[in-house]
Amino acid sequence: MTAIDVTGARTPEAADVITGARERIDALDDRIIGLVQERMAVSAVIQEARITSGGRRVNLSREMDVLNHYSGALGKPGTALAMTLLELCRGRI
Ligand SMILES: C=C(O[C@@H]1C=C(C(=O)O)C=C[C@H]1O)C(=O)O
Repeated sequence: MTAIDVTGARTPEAADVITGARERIDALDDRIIGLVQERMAVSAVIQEARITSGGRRVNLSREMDVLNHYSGALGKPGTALAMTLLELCRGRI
């Protein structure tokens, strides 16, 4: 397959732009995945400390703050993103 086929562009110039930008997106996705994994580790520390102290894994009022933070910055899809992050960090409830 040529670069034009792979990118869906109709000209070599557009294919070059798309190929370069996709490399940046792949690098950004690697960083985002790393940040999500870091968030999961920090969240686990908090949950462990709370459970060890006799508390519950989940704290719904804090989760509302997290949801509002994401929806405030990213709109309605931000809520879905935050819910996915919360599920990754504390499992399903
Ligand atoms: C990390 C915490 O514990 C849980 C996980 C949360 C998170 O990953 O953001 C938020 C609330 C809790 O359900 C916390 O209370 O801050």
